[in-house]
Amino acid sequence: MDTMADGSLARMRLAIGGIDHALVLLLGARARLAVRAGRCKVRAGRPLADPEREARVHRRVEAVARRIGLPASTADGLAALAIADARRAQGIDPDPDPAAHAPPIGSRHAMHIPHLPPRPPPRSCASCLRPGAGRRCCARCRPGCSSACSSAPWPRCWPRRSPMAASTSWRDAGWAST
Ligand SMILES: O=C(O)C(=O)C[C@]1(C(=O)O)C=C[C@@H](O)C=C1
Repeated sequence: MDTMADGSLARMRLAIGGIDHALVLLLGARARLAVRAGRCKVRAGRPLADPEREARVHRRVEAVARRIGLPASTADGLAALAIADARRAQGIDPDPDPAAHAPPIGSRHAMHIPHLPPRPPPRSCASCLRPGAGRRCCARCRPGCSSACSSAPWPRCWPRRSPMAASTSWRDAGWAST
C-alpha cells in the first residue's frame, strides 16, 4: 500500500469537497440574486422569462469553459441547472421554453416565491430608537439598519409595528433585510 499516495488522495478529496461546498454556496447565492432580479423585472413591467439573457449566460459560461479546457457541455449543463433554479425561485416554470410560460407583462407572479420566507419588516435598532418615540430606525440613523427613508432620518423613520426585529427564518435563510 502506498501511504504517500493515500495521503495525497485524502488531500485531493478534501480540496474537492471544499470546491463542491463552494459550488453549492455559489448556486444558492445565484438563486437569491435571481429572486431579486425577478422582483426588479416585475417592478419594471418586464416578463420574468428572458430567453435572450439565458442564451447570453450560456454563451458566456461556454466561452469560459473553452478557455480553461473544460468541455463546453459541462459549463452548459451547469448553467442550465442554475437557470432552472433561478426560474423556479422566481416562481416560473423551470422549463426553458419561455414562450410557453412567460407571465404577462406587469404580472405580480414573481412576488410569490415558493421556497423563500416572506420579506421581513425593517429591522429595529435599539441604539437609535429615540427614547419613547416608538420608531424604527433607518439606514441614515445608523449604517446597517434597514433603509426605509431617503431624507431626514428621524421624521422619515418607520413607525414601530412590533417589538421583534427581522424574522429569524429570514435571517437564517441568509437574506439581507433591504
Ligand atoms: O437575468 C435575469 O433576468 C434573471 O432573472 C436571471 C436568469 C438566470 O438565471 O440567468 C433567470 C431567468 C431569466 O429567464 C434570465 C436569466
